[in-house]
Amino acid sequence: MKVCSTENMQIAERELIVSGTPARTLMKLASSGIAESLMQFFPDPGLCVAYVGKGNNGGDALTVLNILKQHGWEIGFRTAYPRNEWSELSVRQLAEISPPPQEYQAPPLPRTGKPMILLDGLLGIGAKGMLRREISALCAEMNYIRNRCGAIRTVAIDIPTGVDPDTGMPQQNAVEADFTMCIGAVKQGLLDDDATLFAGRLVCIDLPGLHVQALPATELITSSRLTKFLSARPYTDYKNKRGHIGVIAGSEGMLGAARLCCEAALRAGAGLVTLHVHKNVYPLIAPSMPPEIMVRPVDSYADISIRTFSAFLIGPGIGSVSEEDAEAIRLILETGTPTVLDADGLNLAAAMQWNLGEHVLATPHHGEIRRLLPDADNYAIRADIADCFLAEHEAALVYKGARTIVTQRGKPLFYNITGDPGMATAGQGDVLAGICGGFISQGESLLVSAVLGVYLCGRASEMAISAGEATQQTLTAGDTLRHLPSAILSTARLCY
Ligand SMILES: NC(=O)C1=CN([C@@H]2O[C@H](COP(=O)(O)OP(=O)(O)OC[C@H]3O[C@@H](n4cnc5c(N)ncnc54)[C@H](O)[C@@H]3O)[C@@H](O)[C@H]2O)[C@@H](O)CC1
Repeated sequence: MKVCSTENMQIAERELIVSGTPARTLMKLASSGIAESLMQFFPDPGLCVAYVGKGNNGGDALTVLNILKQHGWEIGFRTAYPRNEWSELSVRQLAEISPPPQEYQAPPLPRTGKPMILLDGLLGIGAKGMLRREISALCAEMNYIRNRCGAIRTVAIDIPTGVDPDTGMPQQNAVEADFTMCIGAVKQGLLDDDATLFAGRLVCIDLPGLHVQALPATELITSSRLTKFLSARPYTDYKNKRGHIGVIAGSEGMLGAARLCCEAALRAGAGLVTLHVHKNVYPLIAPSMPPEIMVRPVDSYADISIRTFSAFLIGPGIGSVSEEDAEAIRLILETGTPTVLDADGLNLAAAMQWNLGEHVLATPHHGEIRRLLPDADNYAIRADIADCFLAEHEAALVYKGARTIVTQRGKPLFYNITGDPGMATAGQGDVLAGICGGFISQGESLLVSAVLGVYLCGRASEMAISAGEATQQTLTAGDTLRHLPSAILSTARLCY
């Protein structure tokens, strides 16, 4: 899916309508995608209350209600406007729902034991200027309800009301959505840092036949991009063709990081995984490792036989290392073997002021990238910090955060759409580094491995939550790893 300006989206929609696709058909297409994706994230039917504005954004919301009703959902709506002020399409969509949905004259109350969705159909890309009082009041109401009941989630259609689709600037009372179902293209403002809190998880709803002029150098990581990298393996496959990853991870007090990243590399499909640990921690770590992983005790990382491996993963939980170990890591980075450098490996690179070469995939979060780039404090915008990294280092970058950015010199900024705030917990970075390393060891490029890694980690986490096997509070990195098979399947099958 493309990223575009509001103006270009409106032009593309007009062209589609002029070329013979009625606006009503577009609304039906968009709404069936929205309803389908909503049921992907909320498989158990519950109560859905649409907040309906005057325009076609409200028409979308009503059409979604009609579909959800047919799948066992209880539906209702709330509006600030009499029907004679609604768009013609919206009036028609309401008339098609039989029996008509309940119209709430007061804020809706949650139903005991059921999930509840607030569907934001107040304003779409037809929004102009400051929110009018009646719309602003309904936005505030949605936020109030969502933030006071644990079972309620807000889903915005196209854009969260009150967020500027071009600049991403949120107005006072802008809707805080957990999901934004983006129709036809993602409006560029939603990728702005200011918009992330309000837009939440982006969901891409394609409109067939839409030709929109895209923003250059900005791409989204979606399942349709990734499915080809998850295709069936040749029947004659054998483990030595699937690569051998050498892992340097874990130290006293941080043994779990080694386990998580090694297991993740294995689960991403690496043929062989060898973990190298110092002899003092070997007896502690070896018995707890999955049996498929080889654990080699070393006196120093200089003992590692570099040529054995098709890829390296260096850093999770290694703590601060001796001069000899640092020199051994520097030598590995200089061999040209593709290497994921994560966590303490990045801190080491920052302390030693190493320049990271083109065969390195660096996976910093905000604190780590600031240590790597002393100038990062001069930039307030994550995209600019990513550009600053590329100016300093040839390495590929995974800049972790609520909207993880993946990039490399000469390539666009790829924004990940998957993930859940529950991922803000220990060990998630180890799992991500392991998955990236697992794909790299099999011969995928750094960039492809990185986009696969970030998308799959996000998807696995949200699947653990939508399956009811974790919540935002309870999700652990282990849950994410356990849901990796479902995430791979859903991505291969082009889920949202
Ligand atoms: N046009 C099409 O063919 C399609 C449109 N779709 C949906 O339609 C939306 C755009 O629809 P519209 O162009 O009707 O626009 P909106 O649904 O955004 O609403 C525009 C209406 O809101 C009012 N309004 C504008 N700014 C306001 C403000 N600051 N405070 C309060 N009220 C304000 C306007 O007076 C106008 O009546 C898209 O975002 C998308 O959800 C989709 O159904 C796909 C197809």
